[in-house]
Amino acid sequence: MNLKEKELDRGFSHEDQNPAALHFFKAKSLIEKGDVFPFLKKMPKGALLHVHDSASVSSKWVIKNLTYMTGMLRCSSSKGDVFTFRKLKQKHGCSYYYKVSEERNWSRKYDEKLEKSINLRAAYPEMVFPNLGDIWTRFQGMFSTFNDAFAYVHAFRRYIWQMLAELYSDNVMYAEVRSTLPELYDQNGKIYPKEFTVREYININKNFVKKYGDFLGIKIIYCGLRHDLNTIKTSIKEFKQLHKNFPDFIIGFDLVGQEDKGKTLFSVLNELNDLPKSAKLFFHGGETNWFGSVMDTNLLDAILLKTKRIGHGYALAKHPILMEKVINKEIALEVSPISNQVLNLVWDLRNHPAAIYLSKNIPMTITNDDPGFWDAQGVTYDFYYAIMSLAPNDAGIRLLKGLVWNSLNYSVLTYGEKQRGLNILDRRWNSFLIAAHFRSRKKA
Ligand SMILES: O=c1[nH]cnc2c1ncn2[C@@H]1O[C@H](CO)[C@@H](O)[C@H]1O
Repeated sequence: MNLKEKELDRGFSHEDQNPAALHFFKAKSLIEKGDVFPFLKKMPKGALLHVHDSASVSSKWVIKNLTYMTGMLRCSSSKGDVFTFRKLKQKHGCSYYYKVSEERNWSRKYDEKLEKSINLRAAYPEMVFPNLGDIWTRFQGMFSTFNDAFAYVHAFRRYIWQMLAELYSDNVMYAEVRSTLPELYDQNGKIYPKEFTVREYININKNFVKKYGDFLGIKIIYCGLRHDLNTIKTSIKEFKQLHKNFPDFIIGFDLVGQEDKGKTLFSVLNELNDLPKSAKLFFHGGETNWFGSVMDTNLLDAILLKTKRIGHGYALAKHPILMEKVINKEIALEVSPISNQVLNLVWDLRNHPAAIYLSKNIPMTITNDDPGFWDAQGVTYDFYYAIMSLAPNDAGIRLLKGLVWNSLNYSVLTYGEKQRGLNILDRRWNSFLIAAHFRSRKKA
Protein backbone atom coordinates (compact mmCIF):
# COMPACT_ATOMS: atom_id res chain seq x y z
CA MET A 1 0.00 0.00 0.00
CA ASN A 2 2.85 2.40 0.78
CA LEU A 3 4.46 1.88 -2.61
CA LYS A 4 1.13 2.10 -4.41
CA GLU A 5 -0.04 5.25 -2.62
CA LYS A 6 3.22 7.05 -3.29
CA GLU A 7 3.05 6.23 -7.00
CA LEU A 8 -0.63 7.17 -7.32
CA ASP A 9 -0.05 10.49 -5.49
CA ARG A 10 2.71 11.37 -7.91
CA GLY A 11 0.49 10.42 -10.84
CA PHE A 12 -2.31 12.59 -9.48
CA SER A 13 -0.13 15.68 -9.40
CA HIS A 14 1.75 14.91 -12.64
CA GLU A 15 -0.86 13.50 -15.00
CA ASP A 16 1.53 13.35 -17.92
CA GLN A 17 3.59 10.88 -15.91
CA ASN A 18 0.84 8.72 -14.50
CA PRO A 19 1.44 5.25 -15.91
CA ALA A 20 -1.89 3.95 -14.54
CA ALA A 21 -3.71 6.17 -17.04
CA LEU A 22 -1.25 6.04 -19.93
CA HIS A 23 -1.00 3.74 -22.91
CA PHE A 24 1.51 0.97 -22.21
CA PHE A 25 3.89 2.16 -24.93
CA LYS A 26 4.11 5.55 -23.20
CA ALA A 27 4.02 4.13 -19.69
CA LYS A 28 6.49 1.25 -19.88
CA SER A 29 9.64 3.13 -18.87
CA LEU A 30 7.76 5.02 -16.12
CA ILE A 31 6.39 1.74 -14.76
CA GLU A 32 9.90 0.28 -14.62
CA LYS A 33 11.28 3.32 -12.79
CA GLY A 34 8.70 3.12 -10.00
CA ASP A 35 8.77 0.99 -6.82
CA VAL A 36 5.56 -0.96 -7.45
CA PHE A 37 6.88 -2.78 -10.50
CA PRO A 38 9.92 -4.47 -8.88
CA PHE A 39 7.67 -5.51 -5.99
CA LEU A 40 5.18 -7.11 -8.41
CA LYS A 41 7.98 -8.69 -10.40
CA LYS A 42 9.07 -10.65 -7.31
CA MET A 43 5.51 -11.61 -6.44
CA PRO A 44 4.60 -15.28 -7.07
CA LYS A 45 2.00 -15.12 -9.84
CA GLY A 46 0.58 -18.63 -9.64
CA ALA A 47 -0.69 -19.81 -13.03
CA LEU A 48 -0.89 -18.02 -16.36
CA LEU A 49 -4.16 -19.03 -17.99
CA HIS A 50 -4.20 -17.10 -21.27
CA VAL A 51 -1.17 -16.80 -23.52
CA HIS A 52 -0.67 -17.57 -27.23
CA ASP A 53 2.56 -19.50 -27.68
CA SER A 54 3.90 -17.92 -30.87
CA ALA A 55 3.58 -14.40 -29.41
CA SER A 56 4.76 -15.19 -25.91
CA VAL A 57 8.52 -14.59 -26.08
CA SER A 58 10.10 -11.13 -26.14
CA SER A 59 10.86 -9.95 -29.66
CA LYS A 60 14.39 -8.94 -28.62
CA TRP A 61 15.21 -12.52 -27.70
CA VAL A 62 13.78 -13.76 -31.00
CA ILE A 63 15.93 -11.33 -32.98
CA LYS A 64 19.10 -11.97 -30.97
CA ASN A 65 18.74 -15.72 -31.06
CA LEU A 66 16.50 -17.24 -33.72
CA THR A 67 17.43 -14.86 -36.54
CA TYR A 68 21.13 -15.71 -36.00
CA MET A 69 20.47 -19.39 -36.59
CA THR A 70 21.95 -20.88 -39.77
CA GLY A 71 19.66 -20.81 -42.76
CA MET A 72 17.33 -18.00 -41.74
CA LEU A 73 15.74 -16.28 -44.75
CA ARG A 74 13.60 -13.16 -45.07
CA CYS A 75 11.29 -12.14 -47.85
CA SER A 76 8.76 -9.37 -48.37
CA SER A 77 5.19 -10.20 -49.29
CA SER A 78 2.41 -7.70 -49.89
CA LYS A 79 1.33 -8.34 -46.28
CA GLY A 80 4.76 -7.72 -44.75
CA ASP A 81 7.97 -9.58 -43.97
CA VAL A 82 8.12 -13.36 -43.80
CA PHE A 83 10.81 -15.19 -41.78
CA THR A 84 11.55 -18.78 -42.75
CA PHE A 85 14.13 -21.55 -42.68
CA ARG A 86 12.57 -23.52 -45.54
CA LYS A 87 14.90 -24.05 -48.47
CA LEU A 88 12.15 -24.74 -50.97
CA LYS A 89 10.09 -21.79 -52.09
CA GLN A 90 6.77 -21.70 -50.28
CA LYS A 91 3.50 -19.99 -50.82
CA HIS A 92 4.68 -16.87 -49.02
CA GLY A 93 3.76 -14.59 -51.89
CA CYS A 94 7.38 -13.43 -52.21
CA SER A 95 9.47 -13.33 -55.35
CA TYR A 96 12.90 -13.21 -53.73
CA TYR A 97 14.41 -14.60 -50.52
CA TYR A 98 17.31 -12.88 -48.73
CA LYS A 99 19.78 -14.59 -46.42
CA VAL A 100 19.49 -12.73 -43.14
CA SER A 101 23.19 -13.32 -42.35
CA GLU A 102 24.13 -11.49 -45.59
CA GLU A 103 21.60 -8.67 -45.33
CA ARG A 104 22.79 -8.02 -41.81
CA ASN A 105 26.31 -7.33 -43.12
CA TRP A 106 25.35 -4.51 -45.40
CA SER A 107 22.44 -2.87 -43.60
CA ARG A 108 22.79 -0.46 -40.66
CA LYS A 109 20.68 -1.05 -37.56
CA TYR A 110 19.47 -4.22 -39.22
CA ASP A 111 18.32 -5.99 -36.06
CA GLU A 112 16.28 -2.99 -34.95
CA LYS A 113 14.50 -2.90 -38.29
CA LEU A 114 13.92 -6.65 -38.18
CA GLU A 115 12.42 -6.42 -34.71
CA LYS A 116 9.81 -3.94 -35.92
CA SER A 117 8.16 -6.66 -37.97
CA ILE A 118 7.35 -8.64 -34.82
CA ASN A 119 6.66 -5.80 -32.37
CA LEU A 120 3.80 -3.29 -32.33
CA ARG A 121 5.64 -0.71 -30.20
CA ALA A 122 5.10 2.88 -31.34
CA ALA A 123 5.76 6.21 -29.63
CA TYR A 124 2.34 7.47 -30.78
CA PRO A 125 0.15 4.41 -31.23
CA GLU A 126 -2.91 6.66 -31.65
CA MET A 127 -1.33 8.08 -34.83
CA VAL A 128 0.03 4.83 -36.24
CA PHE A 129 -3.06 2.76 -35.48
CA PRO A 130 -6.05 5.10 -35.36
CA ASN A 131 -8.58 2.27 -35.80
CA LEU A 132 -9.05 -1.14 -34.31
CA GLY A 133 -8.97 -2.62 -37.81
CA ASP A 134 -5.51 -1.08 -38.49
CA ILE A 135 -3.94 -2.58 -35.43
CA TRP A 136 -5.53 -5.99 -36.00
CA THR A 137 -4.20 -6.12 -39.56
CA ARG A 138 -0.72 -5.31 -38.28
CA PHE A 139 -1.07 -7.70 -35.35
CA GLN A 140 -2.29 -10.59 -37.47
CA GLY A 141 0.51 -9.79 -39.93
CA MET A 142 3.08 -10.37 -37.19
CA PHE A 143 1.87 -13.92 -36.74
CA SER A 144 2.26 -14.40 -40.51
CA THR A 145 5.77 -12.93 -40.34
CA PHE A 146 6.89 -15.19 -37.57
CA ASN A 147 4.91 -18.44 -37.94
CA ASP A 148 7.12 -20.10 -40.53
CA ALA A 149 10.29 -19.48 -38.54
CA PHE A 150 8.50 -20.71 -35.41
CA ALA A 151 7.65 -23.99 -37.16
CA TYR A 152 11.32 -24.79 -37.88
CA VAL A 153 11.93 -27.61 -35.42
CA HIS A 154 15.26 -26.25 -34.08
CA ALA A 155 13.80 -22.77 -33.65
CA PHE A 156 10.65 -24.19 -32.08
CA ARG A 157 12.62 -26.05 -29.41
CA ARG A 158 14.58 -22.98 -28.42
CA TYR A 159 11.53 -20.72 -28.53
CA ILE A 160 9.31 -22.92 -26.33
CA TRP A 161 12.13 -23.35 -23.83
CA GLN A 162 12.53 -19.58 -23.74
CA MET A 163 8.76 -19.16 -23.27
CA LEU A 164 8.99 -21.31 -20.15
CA ALA A 165 12.12 -19.49 -18.99
CA GLU A 166 10.46 -16.07 -19.31
CA LEU A 167 7.42 -17.30 -17.38
CA TYR A 168 9.56 -18.88 -14.69
CA SER A 169 11.72 -15.81 -14.23
CA ASP A 170 8.53 -13.77 -13.88
CA ASN A 171 7.55 -16.08 -11.00
CA VAL A 172 4.78 -17.87 -12.89
CA MET A 173 4.59 -21.51 -11.76
CA TYR A 174 2.27 -23.12 -14.33
CA ALA A 175 0.57 -22.19 -17.62
CA GLU A 176 -2.28 -23.28 -19.87
CA VAL A 177 -0.94 -22.26 -23.26
CA ARG A 178 -3.01 -21.65 -26.38
CA SER A 179 -1.51 -23.07 -29.55
CA THR A 180 -2.48 -23.83 -33.13
CA LEU A 181 0.24 -26.52 -33.03
CA PRO A 182 1.93 -25.92 -36.38
CA GLU A 183 3.34 -28.80 -38.42
CA LEU A 184 7.09 -28.57 -37.81
CA TYR A 185 9.74 -28.99 -40.53
CA ASP A 186 13.46 -29.69 -40.42
CA GLN A 187 16.60 -28.59 -42.30
CA ASN A 188 16.00 -31.24 -44.98
CA GLY A 189 12.54 -29.95 -45.72
CA LYS A 190 10.82 -32.87 -44.05
CA ILE A 191 7.40 -31.92 -42.65
CA TYR A 192 6.15 -33.66 -39.52
CA PRO A 193 2.54 -34.28 -38.44
CA LYS A 194 1.00 -32.41 -35.52
CA GLU A 195 1.49 -35.42 -33.22
CA PHE A 196 5.18 -34.71 -33.54
CA THR A 197 4.68 -31.10 -32.41
CA VAL A 198 2.84 -32.39 -29.34
CA ARG A 199 5.64 -34.84 -28.53
CA GLU A 200 8.19 -32.04 -28.88
CA TYR A 201 6.12 -29.88 -26.54
CA ILE A 202 5.85 -32.69 -24.00
CA ASN A 203 9.61 -33.28 -24.12
CA ILE A 204 10.57 -29.64 -23.68
CA ASN A 205 8.09 -29.35 -20.83
CA LYS A 206 9.44 -32.50 -19.16
CA ASN A 207 13.03 -31.29 -19.37
CA PHE A 208 12.15 -27.86 -18.06
CA VAL A 209 10.27 -29.28 -15.08
CA LYS A 210 13.16 -31.62 -14.38
CA LYS A 211 15.50 -28.64 -14.19
CA TYR A 212 13.16 -26.36 -12.20
CA GLY A 213 11.36 -28.56 -9.68
CA ASP A 214 8.96 -25.89 -8.37
CA PHE A 215 7.59 -25.28 -11.90
CA LEU A 216 4.52 -27.41 -12.53
CA GLY A 217 4.81 -27.27 -16.32
CA ILE A 218 2.22 -26.45 -18.96
CA LYS A 219 -0.83 -27.90 -20.70
CA ILE A 220 -2.14 -27.00 -24.14
CA ILE A 221 -5.43 -25.49 -25.27
CA TYR A 222 -5.71 -26.30 -28.95
CA CYS A 223 -6.81 -23.32 -31.06
CA GLY A 224 -8.54 -23.18 -34.41
CA LEU A 225 -8.69 -19.93 -36.37
CA ARG A 226 -12.26 -18.65 -36.48
CA HIS A 227 -12.09 -16.85 -39.84
CA ASP A 228 -13.79 -19.49 -42.01
CA LEU A 229 -15.89 -22.61 -41.65
CA ASN A 230 -13.50 -25.07 -43.30
CA THR A 231 -10.59 -24.04 -41.10
CA ILE A 232 -12.82 -24.50 -38.06
CA LYS A 233 -13.95 -27.95 -39.23
CA THR A 234 -10.38 -29.06 -39.88
CA SER A 235 -9.17 -27.82 -36.51
CA ILE A 236 -11.97 -29.65 -34.69
CA LYS A 237 -11.07 -32.86 -36.50
CA GLU A 238 -7.39 -32.42 -35.64
CA PHE A 239 -8.16 -31.53 -32.07
CA LYS A 240 -10.29 -34.67 -31.57
CA GLN A 241 -7.43 -36.87 -32.68
CA LEU A 242 -4.77 -35.07 -30.60
CA HIS A 243 -6.99 -34.94 -27.53
CA LYS A 244 -7.67 -38.66 -27.86
CA ASN A 245 -3.95 -39.45 -28.06
CA PHE A 246 -2.81 -36.97 -25.40
CA PRO A 247 -5.83 -36.36 -23.14
CA ASP A 248 -3.79 -35.02 -20.20
CA PHE A 249 -1.75 -32.59 -22.27
CA ILE A 250 -4.09 -31.37 -25.04
CA ILE A 251 -6.78 -30.47 -22.56
CA GLY A 252 -9.20 -28.33 -24.48
CA PHE A 253 -10.31 -26.24 -27.38
CA ASP A 254 -10.77 -22.58 -28.34
CA LEU A 255 -11.39 -20.47 -31.45
CA VAL A 256 -9.04 -17.54 -32.05
CA GLY A 257 -8.56 -14.59 -34.39
CA GLN A 258 -10.32 -11.23 -34.56
CA GLU A 259 -13.76 -11.82 -33.06
CA ASP A 260 -15.39 -8.94 -34.94
CA LYS A 261 -14.44 -10.49 -38.29
CA GLY A 262 -14.66 -14.21 -37.52
CA LYS A 263 -17.38 -16.82 -37.31
CA THR A 264 -19.57 -16.62 -34.24
CA LEU A 265 -19.90 -19.62 -31.92
CA PHE A 266 -23.60 -19.79 -32.78
CA SER A 267 -22.90 -20.13 -36.49
CA VAL A 268 -20.71 -23.20 -35.91
CA LEU A 269 -22.83 -24.85 -33.25
CA ASN A 270 -23.17 -28.10 -35.22
CA GLU A 271 -19.41 -28.39 -35.55
CA LEU A 272 -18.81 -27.55 -31.88
CA ASN A 273 -21.35 -30.17 -30.79
CA ASP A 274 -19.06 -32.70 -32.35
CA LEU A 275 -16.39 -32.06 -29.70
CA PRO A 276 -15.89 -34.96 -27.24
CA LYS A 277 -17.33 -34.66 -23.71
CA SER A 278 -13.89 -35.00 -22.11
CA ALA A 279 -12.62 -31.89 -23.90
CA LYS A 280 -12.78 -28.68 -21.90
CA LEU A 281 -13.73 -25.45 -23.62
CA PHE A 282 -11.97 -22.14 -23.13
CA PHE A 283 -13.68 -19.77 -25.51
CA HIS A 284 -12.61 -16.24 -26.33
CA GLY A 285 -15.70 -14.10 -25.89
CA GLY A 286 -16.65 -10.45 -25.79
CA GLU A 287 -13.37 -9.09 -27.15
CA THR A 288 -15.41 -6.43 -28.90
CA ASN A 289 -16.83 -2.94 -28.56
CA TRP A 290 -19.91 -3.80 -30.68
CA PHE A 291 -22.78 -3.92 -28.21
CA GLY A 292 -25.70 -6.07 -29.34
CA SER A 293 -23.95 -7.29 -32.47
CA VAL A 294 -23.85 -10.93 -33.54
CA MET A 295 -20.29 -11.16 -32.21
CA ASP A 296 -21.53 -9.93 -28.86
CA THR A 297 -23.64 -13.11 -28.53
CA ASN A 298 -20.44 -15.16 -28.31
CA LEU A 299 -20.49 -14.52 -24.55
CA LEU A 300 -23.96 -16.02 -24.22
CA ASP A 301 -23.10 -19.00 -26.40
CA ALA A 302 -19.79 -19.64 -24.66
CA ILE A 303 -21.71 -19.91 -21.38
CA LEU A 304 -24.41 -22.13 -22.92
CA LEU A 305 -21.67 -24.36 -24.34
CA LYS A 306 -20.33 -24.75 -20.78
CA THR A 307 -17.05 -22.98 -21.30
CA LYS A 308 -14.65 -23.47 -18.34
CA ARG A 309 -13.35 -19.91 -18.60
CA ILE A 310 -13.82 -16.94 -20.92
CA GLY A 311 -10.92 -15.36 -22.82
CA HIS A 312 -11.16 -11.57 -22.25
CA GLY A 313 -14.90 -11.17 -21.52
CA TYR A 314 -14.38 -7.48 -22.15
CA ALA A 315 -18.00 -6.90 -23.23
CA LEU A 316 -19.53 -8.79 -20.31
CA ALA A 317 -20.13 -5.62 -18.29
CA LYS A 318 -22.92 -4.70 -20.71
CA HIS A 319 -24.82 -7.92 -19.92
CA PRO A 320 -26.00 -8.06 -16.29
CA ILE A 321 -27.72 -11.44 -16.63
CA LEU A 322 -24.60 -13.02 -18.11
CA MET A 323 -22.53 -11.49 -15.30
CA GLU A 324 -24.76 -13.30 -12.82
CA LYS A 325 -24.40 -16.56 -14.73
CA VAL A 326 -20.63 -16.25 -14.75
CA ILE A 327 -20.65 -15.81 -10.98
CA ASN A 328 -23.07 -18.68 -10.31
CA LYS A 329 -21.34 -21.09 -12.65
CA GLU A 330 -17.88 -20.00 -11.46
CA ILE A 331 -16.59 -19.25 -14.93
CA ALA A 332 -13.40 -17.21 -14.58
CA LEU A 333 -12.58 -14.37 -16.95
CA GLU A 334 -9.05 -14.28 -18.35
CA VAL A 335 -8.45 -10.53 -18.26
CA SER A 336 -5.58 -9.14 -20.38
CA PRO A 337 -5.47 -5.39 -19.69
CA ILE A 338 -2.53 -4.49 -21.93
CA SER A 339 -3.84 -6.58 -24.81
CA ASN A 340 -7.21 -4.84 -24.68
CA GLN A 341 -5.47 -1.47 -24.68
CA VAL A 342 -2.94 -2.21 -27.42
CA LEU A 343 -5.61 -3.83 -29.59
CA ASN A 344 -7.61 -0.64 -29.25
CA LEU A 345 -10.66 -1.52 -27.16
CA VAL A 346 -9.82 1.06 -24.49
CA TRP A 347 -7.27 3.83 -23.97
CA ASP A 348 -7.21 4.65 -20.24
CA LEU A 349 -7.19 1.32 -18.37
CA ARG A 350 -9.04 2.90 -15.45
CA ASN A 351 -11.99 2.62 -17.83
CA HIS A 352 -11.50 -1.11 -18.35
CA PRO A 353 -14.65 -3.06 -17.36
CA ALA A 354 -12.57 -5.37 -15.16
CA ALA A 355 -12.82 -2.59 -12.54
CA ILE A 356 -16.53 -3.42 -12.44
CA TYR A 357 -15.84 -7.18 -12.41
CA LEU A 358 -13.63 -6.72 -9.35
CA SER A 359 -16.34 -4.75 -7.57
CA LYS A 360 -18.87 -7.50 -8.27
CA ASN A 361 -16.50 -10.29 -7.28
CA ILE A 362 -16.66 -11.88 -10.71
CA PRO A 363 -14.03 -14.63 -10.81
CA MET A 364 -11.08 -13.42 -12.83
CA THR A 365 -7.41 -13.94 -13.42
CA ILE A 366 -4.75 -11.63 -14.88
CA THR A 367 -3.14 -12.78 -18.12
CA ASN A 368 -0.83 -11.40 -20.81
CA ASP A 369 -2.15 -12.77 -24.14
CA ASP A 370 0.68 -11.87 -26.58
CA PRO A 371 3.38 -10.16 -24.51
CA GLY A 372 6.16 -10.72 -27.07
CA PHE A 373 4.41 -8.51 -29.59
CA TRP A 374 4.27 -5.54 -27.26
CA ASP A 375 7.43 -5.72 -25.21
CA ALA A 376 5.88 -7.00 -22.01
CA GLN A 377 8.00 -9.81 -20.72
CA GLY A 378 5.95 -12.01 -18.41
CA VAL A 379 2.68 -10.99 -16.78
CA THR A 380 4.04 -8.44 -14.28
CA TYR A 381 3.12 -5.43 -16.43
CA ASP A 382 -0.48 -6.63 -16.60
CA PHE A 383 -0.49 -7.04 -12.82
CA TYR A 384 0.77 -3.45 -12.59
CA TYR A 385 -2.32 -2.21 -14.42
CA ALA A 386 -4.53 -4.57 -12.42
CA ILE A 387 -3.50 -3.10 -9.08
CA MET A 388 -2.92 0.51 -10.22
CA SER A 389 -5.72 1.04 -12.76
CA LEU A 390 -8.42 -1.61 -12.31
CA ALA A 391 -8.41 -1.80 -8.52
CA PRO A 392 -9.62 1.03 -6.28
CA ASN A 393 -6.96 3.20 -4.59
CA ASP A 394 -7.23 1.41 -1.26
CA ALA A 395 -6.88 -2.16 -2.57
CA GLY A 396 -3.50 -3.76 -1.99
CA ILE A 397 -1.90 -7.09 -1.25
CA ARG A 398 -5.15 -8.83 -0.33
CA LEU A 399 -6.56 -8.20 -3.80
CA LEU A 400 -3.34 -9.33 -5.44
CA LYS A 401 -3.36 -12.50 -3.40
CA GLY A 402 -6.94 -13.21 -4.49
CA LEU A 403 -6.00 -12.81 -8.15
CA VAL A 404 -2.98 -15.07 -7.79
CA TRP A 405 -4.93 -17.78 -5.96
CA ASN A 406 -7.69 -17.55 -8.57
CA SER A 407 -5.18 -18.43 -11.23
CA LEU A 408 -4.52 -21.82 -9.67
CA ASN A 409 -8.09 -22.40 -8.54
CA TYR A 410 -9.54 -21.77 -12.01
CA SER A 411 -6.87 -23.77 -13.78
CA VAL A 412 -7.73 -27.28 -14.91
CA LEU A 413 -4.95 -28.96 -12.96
CA THR A 414 -6.02 -32.30 -11.51
CA TYR A 415 -6.91 -32.34 -7.80
CA GLY A 416 -3.50 -33.73 -6.84
CA GLU A 417 -1.56 -31.31 -9.02
CA LYS A 418 -3.56 -28.39 -7.66
CA GLN A 419 -2.91 -29.35 -4.03
CA ARG A 420 0.79 -29.59 -4.71
CA GLY A 421 0.70 -26.25 -6.56
CA LEU A 422 -1.17 -24.54 -3.72
CA ASN A 423 1.38 -25.83 -1.20
CA ILE A 424 4.29 -24.49 -3.22
CA LEU A 425 2.46 -21.21 -3.80
CA ASP A 426 1.70 -20.79 -0.11
CA ARG A 427 5.32 -21.30 0.83
CA ARG A 428 6.61 -18.96 -1.85
CA TRP A 429 4.02 -16.31 -1.01
CA ASN A 430 5.06 -16.26 2.64
CA SER A 431 8.75 -15.92 1.82
CA PHE A 432 7.87 -13.16 -0.66
CA LEU A 433 6.01 -11.22 2.05
CA ILE A 434 8.76 -11.67 4.60
CA ALA A 435 11.42 -10.50 2.14
CA ALA A 436 9.30 -7.49 1.14
CA HIS A 437 8.83 -6.63 4.80
CA PHE A 438 12.58 -6.64 5.46
CA ARG A 439 13.27 -4.61 2.33
CA SER A 440 10.81 -1.94 3.44
CA ARG A 441 12.27 -1.87 6.99
CA LYS A 442 15.76 -1.44 5.62
CA LYS A 443 14.57 1.45 3.45
CA ALA A 444 12.87 3.14 6.39
O1 LIG B 1 -6.43 -11.44 -28.10
C1 LIG B 1 -6.64 -12.25 -29.01
N1 LIG B 1 -7.89 -12.51 -29.45
C2 LIG B 1 -8.17 -13.38 -30.45
N2 LIG B 1 -7.22 -14.05 -31.10
C3 LIG B 1 -5.95 -13.83 -30.71
C4 LIG B 1 -5.60 -12.95 -29.69
N3 LIG B 1 -4.26 -12.96 -29.55
C5 LIG B 1 -3.78 -13.85 -30.48
N4 LIG B 1 -4.81 -14.35 -31.16
C6 LIG B 1 -4.75 -15.31 -32.27
O2 LIG B 1 -4.06 -16.47 -31.92
C7 LIG B 1 -3.43 -17.01 -33.06
C8 LIG B 1 -2.18 -17.73 -32.63
O3 LIG B 1 -2.43 -18.64 -31.61
C9 LIG B 1 -3.15 -15.83 -33.98
O4 LIG B 1 -3.44 -16.15 -35.30
C10 LIG B 1 -4.04 -14.72 -33.46
O5 LIG B 1 -5.01 -14.36 -34.39
